[in-house]
Amino acid sequence: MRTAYGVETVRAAERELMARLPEGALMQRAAAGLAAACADLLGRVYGSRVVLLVGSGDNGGDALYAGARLARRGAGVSAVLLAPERAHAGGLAALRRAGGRAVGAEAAGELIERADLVLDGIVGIGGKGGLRPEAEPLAGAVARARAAVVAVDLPSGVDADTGEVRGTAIRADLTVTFGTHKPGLLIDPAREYAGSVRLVGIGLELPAEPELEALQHADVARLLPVPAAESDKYRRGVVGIAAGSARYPGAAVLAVAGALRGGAGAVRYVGPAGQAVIARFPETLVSDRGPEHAGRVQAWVVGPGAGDDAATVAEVLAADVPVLIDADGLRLAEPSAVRARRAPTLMTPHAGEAAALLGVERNEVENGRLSAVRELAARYGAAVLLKGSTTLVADAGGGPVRVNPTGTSWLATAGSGDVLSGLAGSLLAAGLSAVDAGSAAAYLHGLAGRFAADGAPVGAHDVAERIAAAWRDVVRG
Ligand SMILES: NC(=O)C1=CN([C@@H]2O[C@H](COP(=O)(O)OP(=O)(O)OC[C@H]3O[C@@H](n4cnc5c(N)ncnc54)[C@H](OP(=O)(O)O)[C@@H]3O)[C@@H](O)[C@H]2O)[C@@H](O)CC1
Ligand SMILES: [K+]
Repeated sequence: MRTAYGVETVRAAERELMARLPEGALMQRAAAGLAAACADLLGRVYGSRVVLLVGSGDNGGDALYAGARLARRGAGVSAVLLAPERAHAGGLAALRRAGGRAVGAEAAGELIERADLVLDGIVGIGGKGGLRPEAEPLAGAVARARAAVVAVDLPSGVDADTGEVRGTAIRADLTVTFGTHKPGLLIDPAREYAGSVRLVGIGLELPAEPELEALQHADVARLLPVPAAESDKYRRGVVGIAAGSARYPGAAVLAVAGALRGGAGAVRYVGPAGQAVIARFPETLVSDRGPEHAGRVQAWVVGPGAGDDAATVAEVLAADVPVLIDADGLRLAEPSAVRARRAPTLMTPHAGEAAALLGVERNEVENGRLSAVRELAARYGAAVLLKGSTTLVADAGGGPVRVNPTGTSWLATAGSGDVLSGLAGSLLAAGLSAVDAGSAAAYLHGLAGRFAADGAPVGAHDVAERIAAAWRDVVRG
């Protein structure tokens, strides 16, 4: 499991550790890891041209000490000081002793243009809001340069706790972060600014419960259901799909396609698209009666392509088994009926649907994904999976939010969400908790999307067909 901790937690752990260590020891650990990552990136340090962008805090201090280490190995190092009188004094002295030099911001443009490597030490976890006006031109110069860009701890200008980017921020090829990942490094839009991320341990002792966690292959492998020898289809779980309409039969077919690959023992379909479903997937148990009379079901998926069928949504919500609500179902579900449920509920909106549920603009959700998913989970008393560039899953009762690391932009294709809801519903029927079902499904779905796309556009059915390959990949490790 990869974890991320917020700024307040990092600060507390830092204070605790600093009290036990000689002054400056933590910064030296950070700078040593940073310099090593820069050296790896450069390949040959001797003779390379390195530019440090140095703000007024300890983030700039890290850059200066790392610059000193590179200068001692023969790099030509220039530090651009944004606030010369407030630059980290010890770091600056170390750089000068090592043969590096410091210049004012006016010299930055030309230096950056000729640099092999730029270190962004403008601001780290002490940053508030986007970059300040005096730092903005540097971001422009960095974006135009051919140099590799390494962000110190975080790309300057992104919000460490939420992943929000207000205004200009530095775009890095690599972010070297200290002690722990910060939530912003794993959540879009900030994640895109970070490039690849390298974690340098500095000995922080962090609490057991992180802010954010990202499942890895081994975590998902542990969650996936494995049928025992004596399992019959009912023990493996039956998932009910109440989806599709005369107008949108495809949503039903795709949700069933996802459900069939999710480990449930059987898939039961209820709704007006039965013929289309059975033609494509003859193994489906099709019923033309409502959910209540459809027979035994261990979890329901309701909503994909449901049009305006509010009665079916209400009927499913009244069932005392786990329910996944997606697409039209999100609009049709009575909030009070969702809150009143005792069995687990998983809601799976994309940003537009989440915005409608919260009564805000879509870009507010896209720019503040973490707070949006938490807010929805709290309001509905349900687990919420917020789809998108970085899919997030929050539990009804708070706790760490799961962030999916396998997403790919190729998944932004019509019907892909229907496949995901079928898959997650199937895992719910197999007995996973709402958060585990949602995050394991997002993981497999993302991986299947990558396998299917392999660098080219894909349709939702291609993704469904590669779920088995993703499952195998996860289980085989
Ligand atoms: N935690 C750890 O364990 C360790 C932490 N370490 C390092 O310390 C870093 C944190 O250092 P920090 O606390 O000094 O804050 P930092 O990020 O340098 O920024 C504060 C300065 O930036 C300014 N500023 C603010 N917003 C701005 C903006 N939008 N645009 C431009 N400027 C802005 C602000 O100015 P002021 O408001 O004072 O005018 C203030 O002077 C951390 O990220 C890591 O790199 C490692 O060395 C070792 C272990
Ligand atoms: K930075």
